[in-house]
Amino acid sequence: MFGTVVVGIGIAGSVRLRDMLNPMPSSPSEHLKLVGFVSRRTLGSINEVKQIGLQDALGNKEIQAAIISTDNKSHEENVRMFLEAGKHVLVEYPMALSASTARELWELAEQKGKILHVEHIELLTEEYKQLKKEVTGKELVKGTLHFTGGALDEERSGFPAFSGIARLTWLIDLFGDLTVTSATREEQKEESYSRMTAHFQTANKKPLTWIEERGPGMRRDKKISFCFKSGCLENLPEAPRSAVGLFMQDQNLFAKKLFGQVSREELAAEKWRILRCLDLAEEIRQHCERPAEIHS
Ligand SMILES: NC(=O)C1=CN([C@@H]2O[C@H](COP(=O)(O)OP(=O)(O)OC[C@H]3O[C@@H](n4cnc5c(N)ncnc54)[C@H](O)[C@@H]3O)[C@@H](O)[C@H]2O)C=CC1
Ligand SMILES: C=CC1=C(C)/C(=C/c2[nH]c(/C=C3N=C(/C=C4\NC(=O)C(C)=C4C=C)C(C)=C\3CCC(=O)O)c(CCC(=O)O)c2C)NC1=O
Repeated sequence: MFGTVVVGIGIAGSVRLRDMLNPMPSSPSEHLKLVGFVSRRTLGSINEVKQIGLQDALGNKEIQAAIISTDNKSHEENVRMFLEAGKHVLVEYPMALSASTARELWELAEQKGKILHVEHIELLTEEYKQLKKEVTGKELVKGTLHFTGGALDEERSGFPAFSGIARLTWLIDLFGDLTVTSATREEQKEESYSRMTAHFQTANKKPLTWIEERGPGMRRDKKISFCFKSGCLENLPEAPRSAVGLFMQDQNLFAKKLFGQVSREELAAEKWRILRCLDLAEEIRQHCERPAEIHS
């Protein structure tokens, strides 16, 4: 059994609590035991699960693993504290708000001999699994991924290339390694509107564009236009929802890692993907923060 604590009880943290209380039968998640949760608010207990103080959680020998579901801004601090206390960690994406921090945390986990698992549920959706099947084996000519969503508080969520890391993860997982060719960002602070555009090249020098656009009332949506030698894909494939929730699938993966049931190769490939995406996010930020070039 791995005693587990959930930290941060918002949308994701509440689903984590629910899933921890109802593990999938005969899955490795059955061997995780919810000991309590940590919140900055005083919530008492939720479904008989008790709230515990952060320091108590860190010092509690019964707790071997922490699920960090706080705002992005607090990921770094929480991941570091729990790793240093000798606990395994599951953190929601993005694992950190800078590439250098992500590397440090990864080194810390290795030093401590603990699992550091980053949730990436965007790879677990049925529509994504179908998309991946449709893209595999095709030769890209050019492509665009355009995300829209409600306004985010950048103070709590970080720069859009980081808060939107799920979109970058799709592109890397679909098309392999990318290089950033340019990136810009338009912001209307009073309107809480932001639009970031990043241009990439694939290893075969094919152009890809990622647009991350957010504003009040904007619908959460992704539009794709991927053109291949064989034709264009203009819509995300439709796929029936899986019977197993996305966070539950992710929890099973974490539990598998705790039990050493994920191969070294898979772990290394995941680590590469996560750190590579954060490196690209960092580069995008640098491009966006660079003063506009003056052409004479
Ligand atoms: N909502 C979703 O469907 C998904 C969310 N995520 C990730 O999950 C994380 C949380 O997102 P949401 O639940 O949607 O946001 P949210 O705003 O609903 O929840 C965040 C919660 O964390 C709490 N919190 C912030 N700092 C804290 C700290 N230092 N200690 C304890 N609690 C703290 C806040 O008070 C809030 O209750 C984010 O990293 C997000 O990227 C990832 C995939 C899907
Ligand atoms: C309804 C309001 C609603 C909110 C506030 C919401 C928040 C929300 N959803 C996220 C991701 C995500 N959210 C979902 C899906 C959902 N998440 C849900 O809360 C629900 C109801 C679904 C629908 C099945 C998925 C699949 C991701 C992963 C990234 C992606 O594929 O977009 C994230 C992480 C950052 C990001 O990628 O934007 C946040 C903050 N999602 C919402 O849908």
